[in-house]
Order: sequence, then structure tokens, then C-alpha cells
Amino acid sequence: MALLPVDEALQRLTENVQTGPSETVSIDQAGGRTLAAPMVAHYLQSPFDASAMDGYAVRANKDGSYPTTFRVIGEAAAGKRYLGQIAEGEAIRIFTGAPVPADADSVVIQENVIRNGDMIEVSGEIIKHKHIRRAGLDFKLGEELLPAGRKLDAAALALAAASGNAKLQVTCRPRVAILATGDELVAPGQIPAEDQIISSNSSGIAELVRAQDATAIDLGIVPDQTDLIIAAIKQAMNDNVDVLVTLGGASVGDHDLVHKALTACGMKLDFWKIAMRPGKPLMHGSLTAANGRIIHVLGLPGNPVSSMVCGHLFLVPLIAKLTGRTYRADIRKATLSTHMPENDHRRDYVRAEYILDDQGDLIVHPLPVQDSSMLGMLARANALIIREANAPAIDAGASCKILVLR
Ligand SMILES: Nc1nc2c(c(=O)[nH]1)N[C@H]1C(S)=C(S)[C@@H](COP(=O)(O)OP(=O)(O)OC[C@H]3O[C@@H](n4cnc5c(N)ncnc54)[C@H](O)[C@@H]3O)O[C@H]1N2
Ligand code: MOO
Repeated sequence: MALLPVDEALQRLTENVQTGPSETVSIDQAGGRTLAAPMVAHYLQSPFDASAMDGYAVRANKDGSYPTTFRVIGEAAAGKRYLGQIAEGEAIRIFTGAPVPADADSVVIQENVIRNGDMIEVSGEIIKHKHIRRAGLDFKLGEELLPAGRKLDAAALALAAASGNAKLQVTCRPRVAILATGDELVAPGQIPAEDQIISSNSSGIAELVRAQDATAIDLGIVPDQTDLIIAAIKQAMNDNVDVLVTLGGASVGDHDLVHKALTACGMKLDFWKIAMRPGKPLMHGSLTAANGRIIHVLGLPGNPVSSMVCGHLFLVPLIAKLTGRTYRADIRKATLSTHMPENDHRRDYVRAEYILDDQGDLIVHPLPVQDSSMLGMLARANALIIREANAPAIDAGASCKILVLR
């Protein structure tokens, strides 16, 4: 069977994914979450005409001209407005953030003023409206400030606070169950017996999940026995998960039982095996839980680098879609610093390191060994060079596409 191209696989994986339900959380719990509805201003900002500087609020004469000397008759500070009136030739001392009195039409900074008792002399031209932030300059009451789907980062949370959004409607964190399979695996912290290795994929994939602000549920390790894999899948199906990620057992060996177990649990297979390296045995399908809930199934290959690269390419966009975020992979152009040979029929994601040169351009080179078992190389890589299927050889100095990992 021909291998499915990566882009088609990604499209099929994400096209029918519905954004999950939402909940209301307090602002101190909202960091990293995704807005489920547009965020609207409950206040205007600034709420009043405010001084942008420390100095003196002055008013023009009826003819529009400004005198050069004023009598200082009061003070306005942030949080305490001046309540009196200001006549021609009068000014008030004003500080940054203070409400500008209605009678005043300009603020003169104190550096341009010589004060003598309650008199000030202004040097330089006074310009109307100077240093006054108009009410509603930042945002108006009822204005839509952020769209649904926006991730609540630091700037978004500051805006939420300023606009009176102390509670925010966000999408619920998708629940992602992670099931490792393999007789050879022991959990981190355990001592592997002869012929055993430590399961690394669960830890790596769980962190990818958490970094997307989803909940990772570790279903542990099950041996290569169909009945035990089925039992673990059923546990996930009863645990209100949105995604089930299986690790390993996705290929064609006698001990690769994941497809068989998923089929026994009623999985509708979408695709299995894609034109990608690493990650050829990737599997995608869906299960329906007893309560009718659709569970997206992603069968990741066992080789650790294959698992992680497929996690970046497929699991991350799937979670983004479930949380209602628009996902865009961080793909950039870079200049290759070495020759690369021609590619075969699978799109290759080559572990690579890039640097920013003095001109701010990205320069990239592939890491020396690309074996999909080598987590050392993956952790060293800060990007993946994307080599299209059947791409011809390219020389040093040529432009290439990279997927930035960090
Ligand atoms: N005859 C063929 N053999 C293989 C093919 C193929 O097309 N024909 N594909 C190869 C490719 S590509 C990959 S990738 C692997 C993936 O195989 P599986 O998904 O079935 O994975 P396993 O066989 O279970 O394990 C492969 C490898 O990874 C280690 N592993 C598994 N799980 C974990 C884990 N949680 N943490 C760390 N390491 C794990 C496992 O011990 C094996 O070494 O198949 C090739 N074979
Ligand atoms: O595609 Mo496998 O993932 O080459 O190791």
C-alpha cells in the first residue's frame, strides 16, 4: 500500500476535530489557557483624560493663546483628582496618571518650568492636548479585545486584568491518555533487567502534551499481550479522554499488537503508515466511548525519536484544534551550511542545529547521525530540516526549510 503523504495525513487528522467544551476560570488560573469566546472590555481605558507626565496642567486663554506664566492653584495626583475650576492664567500641579481637569487642555512637563512660590514660568511653546491621554485611548467599553482561540499569554492576561476580565471563559484542557506498550520497557526510576530498557517516550510525549496546556494521563506500560493492551484501551475509553496516544507496537513485527487491540475495541482506522522519516508506522483513527464521546487515537511508533517527531508534527496540532487555537508550525527558511544528499520517497525530518548569524539569518546543519533511536541527537537538535520526498541533493549555501523546535 502506498504511504500517505505527511500533509494529507495532517489534514485528515485535524479536519473533523471539534473544539472541546469551555469553563470559566479566574485570571490567576488562566495563564496558558485558550479563550473560548472573544474577550470584551468591561471598562474603558484610560477611564478619564489622564496626564502622561509629571508637570502642570494649564489652560489656554479664550483666544487660544497660552500665557507664559501661571498661578498654581491646586494639585491632581494619580487616584485623586482636582475638584476645583481653573481660570485663565491658572494651572495645577499634576502627576503622571492623574485625571486632567476638564478646564485644562495641555500638560507642560516640569522640566520646562521654573517655579517661584505659587507662580510658574513656562519656557518653550505650549501645544494643545500635549501629554494628555484621552479617555478610551487604549480601549473602549464593550470593545472586542481578543478573539476566541487566543492563548492567554502574559500580555493577554495584563489586558484581561485592565479591562475587568477577572474571570475568563477558556476551553477545557483536552485529556490525553498515554499508553506505552512493550515487554522490554520499565518505568523511569526502575532498574531495567537484562534485555530491558527504560520507557522514555511516555515522559517526552507527556511534556509535549503539558506544553500545549493539555492534561497528560499516564496509563503506564503494558506488555505485548493483546488482552492486556485491550484492557488498558478500555480503561482510557471509560476515563473521559479526548485523545489516546499509544507508544510502540505500531509496526509489522509479531509483537506489534496495537492495531489489533484497537480494532478489537472498535477503532475506526483513518490511516496507518505515512511517507515520513522518522515515523513511518504512524496510525490514526477514532474510538467511540460508551457515552458517545469521540476519542482521537494516535498510534506513535516506538522508536523514541520517531515518537517525539510525530508528537511535534501531529499531536501538537491535534491538541491545538481541540482547544480552539489556530495552529501554525514554526517553519522558516534557513541557509544550509553543508551538502545534503538526495532524498527517497519519504519526507525526511532531519535532526539539525541552527544558529543566528550576525545578520540575523538562520544557518543550519544536520546532526551527524540520524538513527531514530537516538534521543541524544534529538535533545541536541533545535530544528528539523524538512527534506521533501524525492528532493534532489543540495549544496552548502542553498536555502532549505526548517521546523524550529526551540
Ligand atoms: N520489517 C519492518 N520492520 C520495521 C519497520 C518496517 O517498516 N518493516 N518499520 C520500522 C520503523 S520505521 C519504526 S519507527 C519501528 C516502529 O515500530 P513499532 O512502533 O512497532 O515500535 P516497537 O517495535 O514497539 O519498538 C521500536 C523500538 O522502540 C523502542 N520503544 C518502544 N516503546 C518505547 C518507549 N515507550 N520508550 C522507549 N523506547 C521504546 C523499542 O524498544 C524498540 O527498540 O519499527 C521498525 N521496524
Ligand atoms: O520511521 Mo522509523 O520512525 O524510520 O524509525
